Amino acid sequence: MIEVRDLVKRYGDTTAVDHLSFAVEPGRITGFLGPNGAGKSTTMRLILGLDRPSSGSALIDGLPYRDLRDPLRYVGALLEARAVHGGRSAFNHLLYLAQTQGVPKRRVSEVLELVGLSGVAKKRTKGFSLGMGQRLGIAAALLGDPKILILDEPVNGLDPEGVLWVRQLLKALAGEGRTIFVSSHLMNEMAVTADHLIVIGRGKLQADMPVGQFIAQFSDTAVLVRTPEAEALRAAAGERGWTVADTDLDGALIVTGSTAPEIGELAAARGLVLHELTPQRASLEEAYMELTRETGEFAHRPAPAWGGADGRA
Ligand SMILES: Nc1ncnc2c1ncn2[C@@H]1O[C@H](COP(=O)(O)OP(=O)(O)OP(=O)(O)O)[C@@H](O)[C@H]1O
Repeated sequence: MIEVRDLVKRYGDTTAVDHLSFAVEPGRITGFLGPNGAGKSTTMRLILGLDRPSSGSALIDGLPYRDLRDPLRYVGALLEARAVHGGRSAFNHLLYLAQTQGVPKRRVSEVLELVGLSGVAKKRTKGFSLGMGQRLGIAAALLGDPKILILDEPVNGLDPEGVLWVRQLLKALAGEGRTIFVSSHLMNEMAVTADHLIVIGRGKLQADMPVGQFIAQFSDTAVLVRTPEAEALRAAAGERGWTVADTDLDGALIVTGSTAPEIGELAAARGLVLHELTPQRASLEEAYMELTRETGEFAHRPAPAWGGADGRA
């Protein structure tokens, strides 16, 4: 388990991490979301002991990273800035890492197989695509067979097949009881990958909850209603303080501020006929945009600046 307690990191006048507290539990995928500059990479670096906190602590199973007995076999990490010696082959790169970590040589072939790079194991990494580089980085993180994985934007630059592959790999690793902590700009990807979400904005905790609860809590519930008595329904909803909007969907209405059962009960009480009553599932992306609209360092930028469905920030 990873425990972050009242963590603060200042760089001069900038507070990159601002009294952050959360826990990352084993056996599930915890997504780490936040707009550009929110402090995700800094938090991950602090957990990994690559930077010193200004105050507070980041503990792994109760210990700071530097006090772990066998840290590289305990925690595997993929950070955004990867240093791969371009002249080396994928195999030799991993072999070098394995040797410095006391990991047996056979594990190199195993992780290459696991990430689908066996066929190019002898090729120099200089010629690798971004996606292949990401796979190699994930292979390196898995070398020590760690029980905790910390991955900063692992699907950045991957094609849809690669994104799906990472998702399946992370689910399998979490299913084995490992602790998976993964940052991403891909909100919709997190919706189908993560079990739990930690959302930060300007270094502060915004949300720490299961994905489903996040969507329910941070998005307006909207219900699509079809009725031949639109005006009567509009008036009744108005009395309750609900908002009714027209759509271009063949006379259907969208009611917000209420739920489908409440609207159904109101219609029954007033004797109004309904032809359709359909809750609209808000996407994680909408919920996330709603929550972080005010807190992003670049909140004034249009939404695509945070990365769209194609994964490019
Ligand atoms: N070494 C550093 N020196 C000075 N400021 C820094 C340093 N590292 C990070 N920052 C600042 O701290 C803040 C948080 O940055 P961080 O990279 O942790 O955010 P992030 O959420 O990972 O963003 P992104 O999604 O863009 O990678 C930013 O304002 C950044 O400019």
